[in-house]
Formats: sequence, structure tokens, C-alpha cells
Amino acid sequence: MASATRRPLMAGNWKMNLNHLEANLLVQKLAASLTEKQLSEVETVVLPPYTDLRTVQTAVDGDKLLIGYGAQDLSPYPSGAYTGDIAGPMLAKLGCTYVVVGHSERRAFHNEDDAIVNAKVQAALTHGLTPILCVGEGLEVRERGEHVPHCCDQLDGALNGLTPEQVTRVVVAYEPVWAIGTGKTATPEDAQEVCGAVRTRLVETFGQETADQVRILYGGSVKASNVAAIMAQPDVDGALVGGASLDAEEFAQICRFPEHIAR
Ligand SMILES: O=C(CO)COP(=O)(O)O
Repeated sequence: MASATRRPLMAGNWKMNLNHLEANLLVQKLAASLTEKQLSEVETVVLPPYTDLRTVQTAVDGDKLLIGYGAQDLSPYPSGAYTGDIAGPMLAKLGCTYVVVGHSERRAFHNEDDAIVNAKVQAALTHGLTPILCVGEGLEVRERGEHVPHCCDQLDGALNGLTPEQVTRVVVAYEPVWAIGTGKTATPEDAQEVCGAVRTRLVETFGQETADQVRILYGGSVKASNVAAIMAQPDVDGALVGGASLDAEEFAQICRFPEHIAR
């Protein structure tokens, strides 16, 4: 979190959890647990299932909550005969500002490759949404010591054809697959190694000025107890939080991480 120009971002990926009633409760509790000052210092975002988005929008608009929200995926197409899919303009109309793209669970269970992830990043940007682009290696790649080139290749594929200006509107999330939902967190040094390499690759491809503006998150078993050490790393600008974001108080504590960093 080295740069004063990059505002820390804590994003809660609810995955396929919580119905719309539970969503309303969680958002209200989360907002009540954080002060305006805390919410202005640390950007706080929830990423519910599609079926909760309208409810979250109503809660946020109705009570003017300083909480952002977005979706977990989008179609690469703007509309049409794509049964079961959701398009960028629909999400933008619901007030979404973010959309996750290329999560490892989508890559694994829906066979998403770099080309489709690239098309989705472009679709998000076209419709005014900020893509949270996920990259990360599985255990086998990590054990072979190939995690850095693996993640940089995924980054290259996903950002192919984008202008530097477009890249400033992308958030990158490094999520090692072996640390997702397993309780195994990468060490702060592991997180920095890949987040730093991602930034270096952004410098090489899009220039220093662009790379300095891109926020890079770490994701994988982030909790209130480990977030401060991860956020102390120079190239980690936030966290993409799964399980711990389903508990309002735990996620609020994660968002209050600056209190736990020694000054
Ligand atoms: O996949 C994740 C967020 O997108 C991480 O999930 P956990 O925090 O549950 O490990």
C-alpha cells in the first residue's frame, strides 16, 4: 500500500451465498459498523449474486450508504440470445461500479480462457464498469515455481489490446487458487512477490504512469487477523475477500485494517 494515489479497496465476493433478505441485512450491518471517515479512507465494496443486486441498490440508495457494489461476472455481449447470462448494461443500470472477471472458479467450472476473460474485461470497460480481473496459480504451478510467469501470462492475455488509459480503470486481483477457501493464506511476502511482478509487467507493457495508478488486490483466506500484514506490502492495495465477507463484523474489521497497522 505504498502509494498515496491508490485508495485501498476491500471487496467482498459473496460467491453463491445469501438470498436478497440476507443481503439487505448484511449491507445494513456493514454500513452501521463503519464510520464515514473509515468508509472514505478505505473503499468498501460488496459483490453479491445477481439476484441480490436490486436489493443492495435499494439499501445503498435509500440510506445513502457509502458502500459500493458490483457483480461476480458478466457476458462479453451487450444483449441477445444468451440464455442465463447477464450483460454489462444491465449491471450498469443497477448502479454497479465493479464486476469480477476471470475468477478461478469461473475459469475452472465454466472453462473460461484468457480470450473470453479479455472479451469480458473489454465489455466491462465499454459499459462503464470497473473489472476486478483475477489472476492466480494452482498448487501444481506453485510447486513447480512457475507462479510469477503464469500470473503474468494471464495478465497479458486479459489486457491484450487495451490502451494505457483503459488499463488505469482495471483492478487486478492476485488470488492463488491453493489459498482460496482453504484457510491457507499466502504469506505477505508471497502476496508481494506476485503483486510486485504484476506491477512490473504493467510498467513494461503500459508504462510507469499507468502502472502506478492500477490497484492490485490480494485474495485467498483473508481475515481480520491477517489483513494488516498483507496490506503492509508495497504493491498490495486491497483485498478480495470470500468467506470472511459473509460476516458483517468480520468484514468491517477487515475494512478497518489501518487501525492495526503500526504507525
Ligand atoms: O476467492 C476468493 C475471493 O474472490 C477468496 O475466497 P476466501 O476468502 O474464502 O478464501
